[in-house]
Amino acid sequence: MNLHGTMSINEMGNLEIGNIDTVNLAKKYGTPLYVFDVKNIKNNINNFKVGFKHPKIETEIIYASKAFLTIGMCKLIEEQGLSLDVVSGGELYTAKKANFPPNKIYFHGNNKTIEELILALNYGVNKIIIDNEYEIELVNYLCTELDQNVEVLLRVNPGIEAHTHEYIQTANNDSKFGISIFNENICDIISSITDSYHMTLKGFHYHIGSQILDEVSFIKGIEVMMNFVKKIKLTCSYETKELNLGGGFGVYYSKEDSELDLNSCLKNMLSEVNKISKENNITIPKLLIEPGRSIVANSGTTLYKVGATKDTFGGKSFIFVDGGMADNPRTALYDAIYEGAIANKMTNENTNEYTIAGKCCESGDIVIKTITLPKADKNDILAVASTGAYNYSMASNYNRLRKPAVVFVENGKSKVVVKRETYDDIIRNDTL
Ligand SMILES: Cc1ncc(COP(=O)(O)O)c(C=O)c1O
Ligand SMILES: N[C@@H](CCCC[NH3+])C(=O)O
Repeated sequence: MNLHGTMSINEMGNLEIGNIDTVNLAKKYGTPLYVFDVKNIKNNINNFKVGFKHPKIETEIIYASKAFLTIGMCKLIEEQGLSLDVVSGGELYTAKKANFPPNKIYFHGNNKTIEELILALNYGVNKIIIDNEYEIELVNYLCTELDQNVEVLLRVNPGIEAHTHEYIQTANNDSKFGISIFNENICDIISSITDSYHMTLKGFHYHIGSQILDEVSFIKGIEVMMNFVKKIKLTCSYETKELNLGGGFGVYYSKEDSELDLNSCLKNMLSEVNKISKENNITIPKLLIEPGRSIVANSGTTLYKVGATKDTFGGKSFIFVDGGMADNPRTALYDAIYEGAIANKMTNENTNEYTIAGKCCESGDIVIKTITLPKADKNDILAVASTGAYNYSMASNYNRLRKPAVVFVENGKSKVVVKRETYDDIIRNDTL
């Protein structure tokens, strides 16, 4: 297993994160347990701050909270000076409870409800990414009713197929997100925003997909979008002030992933915008990005306790853990590949090939399809790496399993940022 962030192996042969023995974390907080390496999150954020900087263009980094959000995470994001992208009333409410500054929140979503928009406007959110024509009407109506003004980015779809799993592509021509840049009525759509007294169209947003590991897709996105910016300047007389390039920066999950050189990717994206702007005599004063996964994925590790092991008649050796697809649905959903290790046997030789399965009543409840580990025994602590993004945020209560606790660790200290669900939490909304 690749050791990410502050991971290290101590003299007992146990895995440490943030200078804390993970075996002790499992004992103290129980399992399954999501452990977040705060120093690693801060480092990842800093890499974006360093890389996404340009002498001639203003830049802004917005954390895509769908990857992982809790009140504690909002506070960390605020403390680190990033803005926040929310996509639902629930994410927005979390931000509100954390007192996240509303003027640094960007509200996304392809079908925001009236209730969610009112929640946002009442909280003072004034940056909305509009997805479709109905939403233009709706936001205009609500802003008029509430006598509020908002800045707007129009989400457009550049029609690009990024090299990633088809479920997490977002910009092919049949994507549900945004308005196609090839839409014949694009000038009218733009005018319907610019004509509004309450909405100020700042520019456009696009996002080509998630877990993208080749820089080429990002550069291609910029070329297509800059061409669009130029076209609408000429045909619609609209000058783009802000361009939001989305997120999607891929991370290492396993040796199968060719790593994206983030710094070079960010620098090249900025210089591409600058170069095309110069060539075409256009100015884009501000660029924004909204990374999610690349800030948290490798900062999260899930700790499980090993229960039974089983050798099947067909020849497979299973390790059963006390969680599974309810806390990590990504293997079942996307064939995701994870690395793992036995946290209390880090220096033992990897001798046995296993499949890690969970405790859900479902054959597809697999966390890791194939992994070589030291011989596993009951009560071992299994660590699965890179579970920081889209694990806690996509966790379910399938089979009425309780969602695990989330713990932040840093410099030898740990704190619970989400308590483990209780059985009473599981039935809290049931009625007789
Ligand atoms: C609009 C938008 N922005 C940002 C993100 C964050 O993507 P990622 O977590 O891959 O950086 C997503 C998710 O794919 C998204 O849909
Ligand atoms: N949930 C996906 C990413 C979706 C990104 C959001 N648009 C994943 O786990 O990889």
